[in-house]
Formats: sequence, structure tokens, C-alpha cells
Amino acid sequence: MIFDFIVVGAGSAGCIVASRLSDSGRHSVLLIEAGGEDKSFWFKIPVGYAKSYYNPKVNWMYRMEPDPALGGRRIYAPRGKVQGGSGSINAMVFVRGAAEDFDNWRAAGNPGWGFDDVLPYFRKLETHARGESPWHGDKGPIHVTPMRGATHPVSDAFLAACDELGLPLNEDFNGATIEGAGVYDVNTRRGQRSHSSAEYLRPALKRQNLSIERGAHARRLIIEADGRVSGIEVMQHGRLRSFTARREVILAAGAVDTPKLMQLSGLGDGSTLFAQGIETRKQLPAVGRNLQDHLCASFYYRSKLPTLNGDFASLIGQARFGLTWLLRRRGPFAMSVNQAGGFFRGAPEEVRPNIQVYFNPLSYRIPDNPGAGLTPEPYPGFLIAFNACRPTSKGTITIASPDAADAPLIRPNYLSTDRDVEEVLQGSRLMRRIADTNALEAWVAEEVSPSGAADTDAKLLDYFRLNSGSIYHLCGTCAMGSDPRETVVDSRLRVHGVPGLRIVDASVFPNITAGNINAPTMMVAEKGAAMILEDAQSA
Ligand SMILES: Cc1cc2nc3c(=O)[nH]c(=O)nc-3n(C[C@H](O)[C@H](O)[C@H](O)COP(=O)(O)OP(=O)(O)OC[C@H]3O[C@@H](n4cnc5c(N)ncnc54)[C@H](O)[C@@H]3O)c2cc1C
Repeated sequence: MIFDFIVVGAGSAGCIVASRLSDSGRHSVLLIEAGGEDKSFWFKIPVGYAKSYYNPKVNWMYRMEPDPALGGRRIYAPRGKVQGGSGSINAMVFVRGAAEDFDNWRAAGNPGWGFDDVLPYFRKLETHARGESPWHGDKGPIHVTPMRGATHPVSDAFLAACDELGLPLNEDFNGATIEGAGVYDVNTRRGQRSHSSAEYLRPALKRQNLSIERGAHARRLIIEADGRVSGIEVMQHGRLRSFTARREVILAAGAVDTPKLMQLSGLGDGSTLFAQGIETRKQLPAVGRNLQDHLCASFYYRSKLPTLNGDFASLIGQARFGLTWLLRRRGPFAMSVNQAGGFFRGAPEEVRPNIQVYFNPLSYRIPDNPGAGLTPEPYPGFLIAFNACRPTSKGTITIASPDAADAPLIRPNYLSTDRDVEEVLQGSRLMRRIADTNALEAWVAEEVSPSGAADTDAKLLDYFRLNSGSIYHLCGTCAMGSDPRETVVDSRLRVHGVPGLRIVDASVFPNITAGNINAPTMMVAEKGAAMILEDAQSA
């Protein structure tokens, strides 16, 4: 079967790209997705996050390779395997990133990617509850709702604690500055997940010129003798099928699977490919390198006053929250657990905010055993978590075998720079300063973990090494830039030296942004689709 464009991966980015390319009706578009449709009620209700976290039917459930800096632990890396991708299973915190992050993208050899250049695409993709402004859009498909005004009293005490410490308060992390303490925005519409599958793809699928193949696992790109990509081979319900693209194939399989698919197709570092018996079709050493992520750990507190633990643990509490959601589309089931937080300078000499904080009016541990489920701690509690905004450690993704069914090797190399270790200490000290305020005194009964016994930098670092985890922001593995030895795509997201192939997903980030990365990934998709259409027009 022949299409103008084939998009591989119906995730946060892929749903947007397929929808935009099919907008005009002029181009035929095929979207290929390994997972099924996101029909279940649990994808709509924000609290459904907990249901997909360890569900192999909708989640690739990757485990990273043992990390020496984290006590040899294999860190869990959930990834959505369903229409909507990770955007269907994520926690919906909506943060664009700091303006400097995108200015850094531009400075890394990517004209057109500075903050001023990308702001129009952020505005284009959203309908913000605050309405139209220089910072916000009011006509875009993704609905963005501030949680401000609906937070638990302990989250408000957190804001008062930050104020007491002289930290700035911030009404809008997606406004003039990211710095300060505030309440997060979430991508929800009337208490339901508002993501690229529901808001872009579903309406677009009514068009004749857009098709989707679900349960279709892409195994390799079809590359002609002259090096041009002409299609894709997929395994669908046990049957091998191939699809042809007249114009381009666009990879949007995410930061883990896009580099995997490139390597399986002979596009990558020659020696890695040779080791797996794969012929190199184009030497692209940067494929799978530059892996970046936010590594996060929580500080747990027992509370003197009730928090959400009791309600989430009891059937009556759950029924009450369920009813509030059903009748009014409000309450904790309509929100992210990450209610408040902020972006802070971890030390006075820091020139910009470098520590992101999450405040949860609920304390829970994530069990290593997927069968165990996420359960609240058995006492009234809350947690404060942090990660460095722009870690400097870089990891890799490499195929483990030439078999597309095998998971790739994810080596994060967390905490492999002195800078990243220093930021762990900055963040840990900040947690303690916040919890020690008068504003939180009425709430804090005790620090459960790491606990007062962790009274030296070495002990705090040990706690972080043994208790941190990914906050699921993997990116950068097919980075954008001008040098084919260091990067994979150019600033128009075309793969260096491989005609007919682009990448449009979180793998193209040259550097990780401060904050959660779904919003910038969707921005990349809006801008990427616009460039593909422009190029098609002029071709
Ligand atoms: C549990 C979790 C919580 C998160 N919380 C937040 C949050 O609160 N806020 C935030 O901003 N970000 C959050 N993120 C991160 C954010 O959701 C992702 O970074 C973003 O969705 C990545 O988008 P993407 O398009 O690059 O990839 P994805 O959305 O992962 O899409 C990739 C798609 O490609 C498909 N695919 C992969 N391989 C193949 C193949 N070979 N053939 C066919 N299809 C394939 C996948 O099934 C998937 O549908 C979270 C992520 C997770 C996993």
C-alpha cells in the first residue's frame, strides 16, 4: 500500500504529526502504532495513571541496565504502548521549559528553535483556561487547566513555606518566567485527560486521507540502493507487511524506540551495528547517544493532620472521589498527584533555577514488583520530590540483538558527573529547608525517609543513590544539530544524509528542558509538521 507520508508511532508527537499532515486533505497519511486503541475509561480519568503504570498491555515496561551510580539498580522506564503513547499514561503535568532551554537549542546549531521561534507553536497547540495572552493560546486542541484553587491545604502550606524562605511565588510556570513556587497546570479538559490522541488524532481519523494501523510493530525501514527511505516493514498480528511512502517516513516512536528502529535499519554507529550482524547503510554515530532524563527522589513526611492518604486507602474515600469526578469532573481523581512545586536555585551562586520540586499531598512508594500496585503509605503523609532541571550525565540506547522483538539496552549513566552529584546535595538541602519552616510545622510530624539519621552529605547522597528513579523524561537520543558526527537530524528534522526520513519526537531534543517534557515534545511535533508541509509545498 502506498501513502504520501508514513508516521511511525502514535504517541504524543506522532498523533499531532499525522493529524497536521492530513489537515489539508491533499496528502495521504498512514499512522503505524504497535499498541492498541486508548478506548478504556482509565485513559480518560487522570487517576487512571496508576492503572497503566505496570500494565504490559499498554506499556513497554522497559528496565534500564544496572546503573553503578545507583547501587547497581535497574531503573524502571515505563513507555506508552497504546494510541497516544506515553501521553496516554503520563501524569499530565504541563510545563513548557525555560526560555533559555530553547535558546540553547538554537545556539547548538539549530536556527529557528530559540524561545521566540517556538513560542507560537506552544500557543498554537493549547487552549489555556486563562484565555489568550502573549504567553497563551485559546484556540489549540490541547486544553490546559491550572490546578490552582483546587489544591489540598497541605499543598497551600507548601507555598507558604516557600514564601517564608524568600523563594519567589509564581502564578504561571508557562508565563514570563519558570522560576518560583506555584501550582502546576495539567493538560485536562473538564477533568479528563486532554492529550494528542483525543484532541488531534481522534477527530482527524474521520478524514478519508488518514489511516491508522494498530497492533503494527515496525521492524525496520525499507532503504533503496541509493540510500533513500521508501517505506517500512511491520509485524502485525503475526503477519509481515510493508508500506510504501511516496514522500517521507517520519519516525515518532519515542526516545527509546526511534533510535532502536534506526539501528535495526542499519542507520547508526557502524561498530555497534556490526556487532549485531547488521549492515551499515549510513554511518550515523550519534544514533542512541546523548540520552538524557530527570532523576528524581522523594522525601517522605508523616503528617499531623489528614492528607489524601486516608481517602486514597479507603473504599469510602475512593467512592467519594469517584462520585465527585463523575458528577462534577473535579476533585483528586481529576488532578495530577503532583499538585504544587516549582523551579528553584539550589544555591545562591546558581544563575538560573536548576532544581525542580514536586509537592504531593499524598505519600506512596512505587513498588519494584509490578504485581504489587501503587498504594499510599499507611499513615497521613505527604512527599516532596526533586530533580535537577538539566542533568549533564548522558546515556545511550543500543539494540541488544538484530531481533526487533527484543528490548534495547538503555544505559542511563545517571550521576556520572560531579555537577549532577552537587545538584543532588543542593536539592536534598532544599527539601529539608522547606520542611523545617513555620508554615509546615503544623503538618510535619516527622521525616520518615531519608529520616534525621541522614545527617551528612554522604548519607544524603547514599539515600538518593538507593532511592531515586526516572521521572520518565527520556530524550535526546537522535539529537538535532548541524554536525552528523554529533547529531542525527538537522534543524528541519531531516536525518543527516538519509533522504526521505525525518524524526519528530522527544529524541530530537538537543538538550533536556527544565520541567516535564510532554509539552515541548508536542511543540516539536507542531513545528515539525509545519516544516514537512512547507517542504512538500516547495518540492
Ligand atoms: C509514566 C509516565 C509519566 C509521565 N508524566 C509526565 C508528565 O506529567 N508531564 C510531562 O510533561 N511528561 C510526562 N511524561 C513524559 C511524556 O509523556 C513523554 O516524554 C512524551 O509522551 C514522549 O512523547 P513521544 O511522542 O516522544 O513518545 P511516545 O508518546 O512514547 O510515543 C511513541 C509511540 O510509538 C509507539 N512505538 C514505539 N515503537 C514502535 C514500533 N517499533 N512500531 C510502531 N509503534 C511504535 C509507541 O507504542 C508509542 O505509542 C511521562 C511519561 C511516562 C511514561
